[in-house]
Amino acid sequence: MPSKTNNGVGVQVEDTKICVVMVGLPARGKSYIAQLAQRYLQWLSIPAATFNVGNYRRHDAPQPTADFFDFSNPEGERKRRAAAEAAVADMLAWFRTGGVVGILDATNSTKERRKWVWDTCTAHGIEVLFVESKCDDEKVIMANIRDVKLTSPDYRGQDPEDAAQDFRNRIKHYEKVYKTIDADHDEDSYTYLKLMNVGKQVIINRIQDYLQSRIVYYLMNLHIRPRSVWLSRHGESLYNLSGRIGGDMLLSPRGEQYAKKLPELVRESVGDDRPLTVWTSTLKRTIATARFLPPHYNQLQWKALDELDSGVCDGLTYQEIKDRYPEDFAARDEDKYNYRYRGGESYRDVVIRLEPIIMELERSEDILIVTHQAVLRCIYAYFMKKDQAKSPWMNVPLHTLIKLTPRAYGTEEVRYEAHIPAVSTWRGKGSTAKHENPTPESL
Ligand SMILES: O=P(O)(O)OC[C@H]1O[C@@](CO)(OP(=O)(O)O)[C@@H](O)[C@@H]1O
Repeated sequence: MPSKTNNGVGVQVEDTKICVVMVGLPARGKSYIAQLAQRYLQWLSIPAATFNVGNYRRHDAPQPTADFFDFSNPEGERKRRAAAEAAVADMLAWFRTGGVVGILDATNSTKERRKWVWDTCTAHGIEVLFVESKCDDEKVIMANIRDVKLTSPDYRGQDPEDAAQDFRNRIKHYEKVYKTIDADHDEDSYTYLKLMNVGKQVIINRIQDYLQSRIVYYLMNLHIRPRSVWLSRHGESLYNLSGRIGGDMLLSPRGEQYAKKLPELVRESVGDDRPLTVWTSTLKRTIATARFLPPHYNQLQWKALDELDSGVCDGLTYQEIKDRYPEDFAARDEDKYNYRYRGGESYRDVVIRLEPIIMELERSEDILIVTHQAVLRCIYAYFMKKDQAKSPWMNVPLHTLIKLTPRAYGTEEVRYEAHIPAVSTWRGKGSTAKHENPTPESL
């Protein structure tokens, strides 16, 4: 049985089980949306998994041509039905092991199929949330076809032009039977979210509970316009130099050099003509680091971006913490993600307070965030799908600008080093060294 935990969204989620059922024609970004929803939920420590019916179908029909998807082809129809049944059976088994949000990634394009999924799930006490992605933007559809054609195992080893043509034919078969979720008649009782051209228009029907509304709110904030997120720690601080944690110190002379160099690094990475919004924490070291950036960049300070609050340990070195609070020091090393400083925070707490930041980031265009080691680890873990237990041990060097660009199948990363020396603030398990070289696994 899953333990009683408050899973980040502030609710006891172990009694809730939701099947998010994707709906829509091929090449409408369903898998992309499914992948983002799963990433968001897992970041909040909510057990989530995606069941892609295409993967099940490939066991039986690895590289079918478009006529396999002709709904008047009985053999194709039978195999596709069997694949859906196998995916749903695995999903139900996964729910029994403590799963909370299962995402059924398939076209689910007919009313019959949706009714079958709804009946099956509700018979097992699982709530159903349909998420339909509609898209009439030819550019987006073409980009999706290109992505699918290039990356799908269905077309591996085939001529790209032939693959694209076959995929278009496959879409035509689906178009013949596809029915949008019908709000006026028999599907009115369903819980659903319809996304038109991801982010342009949404329709919501009968959202029932808090977790459903969190998922819907997240999906409503997504957009697919090209953009990047830049992350930087503040320049080296006086506390970084002396190996002290927390505090609200100003920059060291080398930290000042980084602040002066940052506009050049940003220009090199962003270019001159892209409008950029800069977010800092409310602490002096991030504000000082961002102060030489061009005045036409809008700057905003967020309390939510302040460094992890180390409570009674604020201002101490790791050696002092070990001397004064040996049990706490050991407990933190044992489970760094969950350990909460006396009178302060844990990494898990930081993730919870960062949720509005993530939501705002998803809605936004280009953003540069100047923040702190722990906060940056949490934001980075969201974009790069890092395991939460490992993320607090990641090395995030000072004086380095990180550019993250969301793509259809993951996030691309580029790092720009300022080549201004700084101490390392990374610390390995058990160590109390003031400055330590990161191990290769932490990089
Ligand atoms: O979780 P650990 O690894 O202790 O890292 C967080 C620490 O990083 C530090 C530097 O050691 O952050 P910061 O970037 O704000 O200087 C501390 O202030 C903070 O407590």
